[in-house]
Amino acid sequence: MLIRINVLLALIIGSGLLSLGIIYCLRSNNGTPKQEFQLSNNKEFQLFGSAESEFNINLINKLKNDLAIANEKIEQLESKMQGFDERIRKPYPNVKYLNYRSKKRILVTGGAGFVGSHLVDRLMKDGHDITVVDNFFTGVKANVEQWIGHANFELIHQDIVNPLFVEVDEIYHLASPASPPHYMFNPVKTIKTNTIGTINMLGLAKRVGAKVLIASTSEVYGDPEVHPQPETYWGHVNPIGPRACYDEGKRVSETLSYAYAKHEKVSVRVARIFNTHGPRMHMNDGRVVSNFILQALRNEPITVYGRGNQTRSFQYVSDLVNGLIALMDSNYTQPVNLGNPTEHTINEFAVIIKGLVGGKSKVITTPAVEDDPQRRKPDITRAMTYLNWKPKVGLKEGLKMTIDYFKQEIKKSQKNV
Ligand SMILES: O=c1ccn([C@@H]2O[C@H](COP(=O)(O)OP(=O)(O)O[C@H]3OC[C@@H](O)[C@H](O)[C@H]3O)[C@@H](O)[C@H]2O)c(=O)[nH]1
Repeated sequence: MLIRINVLLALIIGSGLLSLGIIYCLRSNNGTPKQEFQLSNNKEFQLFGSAESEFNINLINKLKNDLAIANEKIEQLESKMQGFDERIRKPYPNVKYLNYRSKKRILVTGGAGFVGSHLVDRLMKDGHDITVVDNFFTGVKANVEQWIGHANFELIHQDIVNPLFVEVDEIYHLASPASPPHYMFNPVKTIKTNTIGTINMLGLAKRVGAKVLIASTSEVYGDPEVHPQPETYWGHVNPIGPRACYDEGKRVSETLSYAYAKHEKVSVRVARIFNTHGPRMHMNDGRVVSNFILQALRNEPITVYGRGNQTRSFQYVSDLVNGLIALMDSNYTQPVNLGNPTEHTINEFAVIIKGLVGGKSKVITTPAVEDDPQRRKPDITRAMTYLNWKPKVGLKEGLKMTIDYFKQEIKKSQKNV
C-alpha cells in the first residue's frame, strides 16, 4: 500500500515536472511568453503556433527594414569616403633627381592644356623645374593637379598677351586655342594670342637668353595643293576666311620667330603640329576625334561634315611630346612637321571609331564647313633626318587609350548628376 502511494506520488511529481519543463522550453524560445497554454489542450497549442509565426514574420520584416536602413547608411558612408579619398593628396609621380648643372628652368605656355599638360608631365618626370602659365580658356587645372605643391612646379594664372617676367632657360610656347570651334569663338583673341603673345615670349627669350620652341600647325599649309606636305611648301591659306585667325596667326608667329632669330639672335625652334589626339582632350573640344568618340559612346549620330572624303592623319599625344622635346634639344632651327603620316578619309575614320567603341550610332552627313582643308598628311623626312624621330603609337592603339579616357570622363560626369 505504502509502495503504491509512493509510486503514485512519484508519477504525479514526475508529470508535473515534465509539464513545467516543456512550458519553460517553449517560453524561453523567444525570451518572453506570448500565450499561456496547457499541453493537454490541443486547440490552445495551435493558437500559440499561429501567434508565434506571426511574431516571426514581424521579426523578419523588422530585420529586413533594419537591413535596408543599414545598407542605405553604408552607401552614404561609402560615397562620403570616396569624396575623402579624392581629397587626400595622392603621392607625386616619380621625378628624376638632376643636379644644378643638368636641371633646366622651363616655361610652358598653355601648360594646363591638352598637349601642354602631357609635355609638363614628361619634363617634370625628367627632373626639370617647370613653370606653367595658362589663362584657362581651354586649359584646365585638373590637367596639372598631380604637380600642384611640388617643389619643381609652379602654376601661374595669366594671359600671355600680358608680358611675363620669369627667369628661364627654355620656353615651350603652346598657348593658343587649337580646335576650330574654339579658335573661331573669338578670332581677334586668337590673333592677339598668336601675335602679341608670341612677341612677349620671344621678347622674354631675348631678355633671359632662353631657347624658345613655337608650336605652329599643319594649318599653315591651308587647303594644300601639294600632297603630302613638306616644310618647304608655302601653303594655300584664305587670309580672310573663318580659319584665318588661327592659320594666319600661326604664320605670323613663325615670321616673328625668324625675325627674332635673325635680328635679335634668339634661338628658335618651330614645330608644325598635325592632328593629335589622346587623354585630356576637352569633352567640349569639338574636333573630330573627341566628337566621334563621344557620339559613339552615347549612341548618338556620328556627324561627318561634308561628303567625308577629306583626309587627315592622326598622331597620338605621347609621340608629339617626344617630337617636341627632340626638337628643342636639337640644333635644327628650321620648321619641322610633327605628325603621323597614316592618312584616312573622315568617312573611314568614322567607321574605325564606331568599330572600336561599338554601340548603335549611325553615321550621318551634315553640311561641309567653310575652307575645310581637303587633304592633309605630313612629310616627316625632316623629323626623321634631324631629330631621329618618328611616331611609334599606331592609330588604333592610340584611339583605344583616348576612348578609355572619354569613358572615364563620362562616368565622372554621370556621378555628379
Ligand atoms: O564632328 C566633326 C568634326 C570634324 N569633322 C571633320 O574632320 C576633319 C578634322 O577636323 P578637326 O576639327 O578635328 O581638325 P582640323 O584638321 O580641321 O584642324 C586641326 O588641324 C590641326 C591642328 O593644328 C588643329 O588642332 C586643328 O586646327 C575636318 O575635315 C572636319 O570637317 C567632322 O567631319 N565631324
